[in-house]
Amino acid sequence: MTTLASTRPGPAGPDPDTGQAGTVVRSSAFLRLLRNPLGIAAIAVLGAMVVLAVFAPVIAPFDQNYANIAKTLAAPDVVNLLGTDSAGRDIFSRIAFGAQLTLASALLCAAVAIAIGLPTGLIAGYYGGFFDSASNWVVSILMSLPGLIVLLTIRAAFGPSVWTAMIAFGILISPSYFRLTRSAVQSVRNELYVDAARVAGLSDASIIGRHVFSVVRAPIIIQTAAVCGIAIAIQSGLEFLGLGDPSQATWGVMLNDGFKNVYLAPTVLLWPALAMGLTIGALVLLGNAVRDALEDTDRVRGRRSGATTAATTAALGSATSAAMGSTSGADTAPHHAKARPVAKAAVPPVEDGTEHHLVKVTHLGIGYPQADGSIKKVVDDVSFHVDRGEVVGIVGESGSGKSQTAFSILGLLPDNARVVAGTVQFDGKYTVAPADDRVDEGRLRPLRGKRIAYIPQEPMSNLDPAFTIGYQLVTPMVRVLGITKAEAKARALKLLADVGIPHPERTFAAYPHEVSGGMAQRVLIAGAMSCEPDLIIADEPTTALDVTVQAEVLDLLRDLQSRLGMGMILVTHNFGVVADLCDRVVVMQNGRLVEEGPVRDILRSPREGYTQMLLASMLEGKEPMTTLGAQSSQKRAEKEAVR
Ligand SMILES: Nc1ncnc2c1ncn2[C@@H]1O[C@H](COP(=O)(O)OP(=O)(O)OP(=O)(O)O)[C@@H](O)[C@H]1O
Repeated sequence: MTTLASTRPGPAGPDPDTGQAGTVVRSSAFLRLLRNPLGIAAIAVLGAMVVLAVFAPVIAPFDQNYANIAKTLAAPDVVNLLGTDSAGRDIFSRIAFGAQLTLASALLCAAVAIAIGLPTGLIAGYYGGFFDSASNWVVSILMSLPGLIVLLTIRAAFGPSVWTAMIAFGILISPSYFRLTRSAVQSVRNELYVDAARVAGLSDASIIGRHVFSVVRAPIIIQTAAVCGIAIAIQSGLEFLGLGDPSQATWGVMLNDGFKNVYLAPTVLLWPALAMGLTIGALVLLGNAVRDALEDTDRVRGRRSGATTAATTAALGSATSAAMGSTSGADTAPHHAKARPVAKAAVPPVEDGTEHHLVKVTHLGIGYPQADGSIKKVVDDVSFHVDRGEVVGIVGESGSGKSQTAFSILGLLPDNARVVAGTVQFDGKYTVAPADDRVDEGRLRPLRGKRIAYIPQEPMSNLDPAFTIGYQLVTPMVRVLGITKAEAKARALKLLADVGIPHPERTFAAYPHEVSGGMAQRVLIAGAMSCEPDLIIADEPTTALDVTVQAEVLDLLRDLQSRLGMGMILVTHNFGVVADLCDRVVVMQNGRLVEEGPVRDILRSPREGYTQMLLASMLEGKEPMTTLGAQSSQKRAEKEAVR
């Protein structure tokens, strides 16, 4: 069951800590379920059935197969509370023992279906590619099989075992879990917070386990309630047709006996039908109540609700349709050196004689294959470098290839992107080697979140709405830096204070929707700083923020960068930000490098017409750039003083 924090009234007015106005009331999904009368009724019925099944040997007055031939089809009395069947067996005892077998076999069916459908759906949805195509083929074949005929064939081949039948039915119904999981995963796999988790250094398994699995968890619970009900109905249907094992007391076998004697003793049919009807009805109601409880919760959670709610709503439907259809930082962070020896060994060295920079991009070309077989270049022959303690701005209009260049350093290019030329080196080692046609994820993974950090453009989209801010700061630190949770929490609180958050404890416990955009960006900056990286890549870090907050965030970045002596790549379309923060600037247009040099030189005397145009558009109606030059000198003097 998905549970959130207990009921917690939020601030009534604007929160001085979070900057967020309004009232936030959060209550647990489980409490919501308990407030729903139908939910309580369903839980009560199912609880009674489970108690009956578990304690059958104690509760039942007779053995399930004890027959009193002298008392067949007897009416209820004090000895046989629900009467006897055609063989003189006690109906109440058989209902109780039947509950054991019926419920356990339904759970077996759901377990088999989950064991097959959930992991395959997660992998197919997250990775796509060949596995996705192949598993879709298998699923289509499974769904096209006539379920009842398959079950009859299995019964003929393996005998009337209810277990075999339910394992087979579990396999037949597993496509419903596969499809549900796959579509839910596809809806979140391109979310920015999944990219952010990747950049923070989390492995694919951790990302799937935390950010992706949390989306499918609720629909899977709902689907399982529906599948159990369907399994009971199918199993009882087979037994009702006389295809069950008559030596085992199940509700289906009892239905069969009751039907044969319906005119002589109608109650013999009534009791197992009632037990079955109540159980299936309770499972359906429980599924609906869980969905309602989670939809309320999702409304509080915000953006994530789309994926979860859609998947949640799809859960019952897909289960039913499946059944119907067929059945280094050694210099700057010495205390991390121990935690990241692998990072250094994983990247191949560059050739001798190569000039050493923190980042060196050489004649880089990035392209995307087109339908006609050609490759469209979006980055073409771009070369620049970044040294420690230096801020390099990449500036250009929208679509000029700034982000693609930054992503090729981070290893965040889409799957279909191709490196068509050039290399990238990080701290003297290739991350894109001369022969590579893709950015090698394996070489970047040990560096991201340890030596290379990323500050994204849209702070809110880069935080997972399902987890608290504290959790999202602590988890990568525990995983990537190998420190304990307590150490990570202490460090997270200090980082939150360092980035200017007034009440770190409150923000640590808050969910992303409870903080303002400016606060969220500070949280992401804190996360990026947590590993004291050698290189920070900030992709338009202030674009999504309002003007006053932009200035604060830029101040913060400038302060942290000069204090920690990191290299920084700042992607921006704003020359004002470049003038304010950068030492050198790379100007890009249509994927090509137009001009590169010290900020002061480029601002004072831009050589290229495109740079002049960009500057002119920025300075329209404003003070001339002499102020910028002075500002830049002052910044440089401050930096020198710090060093
Ligand atoms: N997945 C993709 N497939 C094909 N082309 C792409 C893909 N991603 C980006 N591009 C193209 O690459 C070019 C450069 O995009 P990029 O995102 O680097 O621009 P940008 O300068 O960062 O712009 P913005 O400031 O708007 O983010 C654009 O023409 C874009 O259409």
